[in-house]
Amino acid sequence: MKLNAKLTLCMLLVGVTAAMLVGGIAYGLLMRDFRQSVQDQAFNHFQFDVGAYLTRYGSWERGRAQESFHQFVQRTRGVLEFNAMNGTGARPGVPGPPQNVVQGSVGPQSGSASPDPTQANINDASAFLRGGMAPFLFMLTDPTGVVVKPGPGYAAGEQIASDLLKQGRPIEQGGRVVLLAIPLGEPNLTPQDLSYLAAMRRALGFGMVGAALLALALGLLFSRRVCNRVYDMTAAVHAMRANGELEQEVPVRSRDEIGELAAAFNRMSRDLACAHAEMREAAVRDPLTQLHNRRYFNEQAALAFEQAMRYDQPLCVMIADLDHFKQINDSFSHGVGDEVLKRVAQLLQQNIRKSDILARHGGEEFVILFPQTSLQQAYERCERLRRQIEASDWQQVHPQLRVTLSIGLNDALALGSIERMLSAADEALYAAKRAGRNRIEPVAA
Ligand SMILES: Nc1nc2c(ncn2[C@@H]2O[C@H](COP(=O)(O)OP(=O)(O)OP(=O)(O)O)[C@@H](O)[C@H]2O)c(=O)[nH]1
Repeated sequence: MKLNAKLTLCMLLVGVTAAMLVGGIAYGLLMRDFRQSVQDQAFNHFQFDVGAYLTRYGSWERGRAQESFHQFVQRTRGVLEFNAMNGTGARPGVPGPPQNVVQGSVGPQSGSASPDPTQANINDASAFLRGGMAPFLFMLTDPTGVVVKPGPGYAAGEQIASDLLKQGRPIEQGGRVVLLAIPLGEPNLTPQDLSYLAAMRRALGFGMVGAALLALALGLLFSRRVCNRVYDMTAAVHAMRANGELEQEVPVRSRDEIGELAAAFNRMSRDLACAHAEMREAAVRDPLTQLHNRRYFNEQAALAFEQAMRYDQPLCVMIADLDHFKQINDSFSHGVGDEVLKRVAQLLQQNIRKSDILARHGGEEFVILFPQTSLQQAYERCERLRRQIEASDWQQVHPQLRVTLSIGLNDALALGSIERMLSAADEALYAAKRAGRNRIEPVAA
């Protein structure tokens, strides 16, 4: 799999996971708070109705002997609904006590001694209208946990478990706790509640899809940015290998690790190109005289020969050999011999044109290629070189030192190759040696 696909996928996975996690937690918290809110409001109404019942009848037992709590609530419901419908109206989604289970308020028939809580709670009553559904079911116990008003699974007079008792919410009368309301089961949600929760779920779903799309877009953007920088370096490496262009420069677009890598790559590329150039130079240089060596000369001479043939231009090759060099070594030391080689190289280098190609051919032999030069012109140049070397102040090196050289010259392009021209020049050189040395022997075409 490609790097950009991996990075995009990674970002997408992280984005989707984060969105699901955050969305899930948000939905869980929302549901928890919503249920708690339903239960709290249901308890408020229930507490009010129980309070009214107790106020009406004095105690739960006396009340049950007269009228059940259920009937009490149902009897008072008509008044509450009437008042609510002519009052503030129903509030969708706001929990309230049920019509037909346990919550309610005291009606007008509740006796002259008691206050009329219905009148005092018209606004509360409006909240009771939840489509005939109980918002929440409560069981009642006395403060010690003995069931007074039973609920599913619990009979009157039964002692409830201590962990359930801990959930009990106190109902007070006259400043003391008279009963505990124990919440049972899940809240009943109205269609408005359910549609509200469905809308929340939809909103969270859209949020998650949006987050996933954003993560995908960011993933694509991010992976493109990262990969483009990696591609730059890959392309540079390919160019180094394919074209041998070791000096490559990739843009350093940032200061992060990839930017550092790009900068390090550029440094490495420069160092490599430099080292390679030095190596190449060392491979074609003679370490003693610093002249080019025979390998370099052969390459360049072959090219010059091709060019001369193609454009029908003159070309001369010269080969020179120091006279009695063995004697110089033997008489004055190899150090003196080396010094002579270096000075001759310098003299030759300083007295030819830039376009001429000079090299140490080996031992005490030097070669020069004279492009676009006639035999006559080359002869004159060689003669000047011969004289300059002979006339040089060799006493500086050793008091008895005398240095001369013999030269063979050839311009015969017709020989067909630079190698043949060189061997012809070599033959001319030996002719010059045989003829007494310190002279030039030209071989005419
Ligand atoms: N000092 C020194 N001597 C070298 C070097 N390369 C070759 N020589 C010596 O050059 C000498 C060449 O001697 P020969 O080939 O006999 O030629 P010659 O003595 O110059 O005699 P002719 O060419 O006939 O004039 C040998 O003694 C080599 O050891 C070098 O790099 N340094």
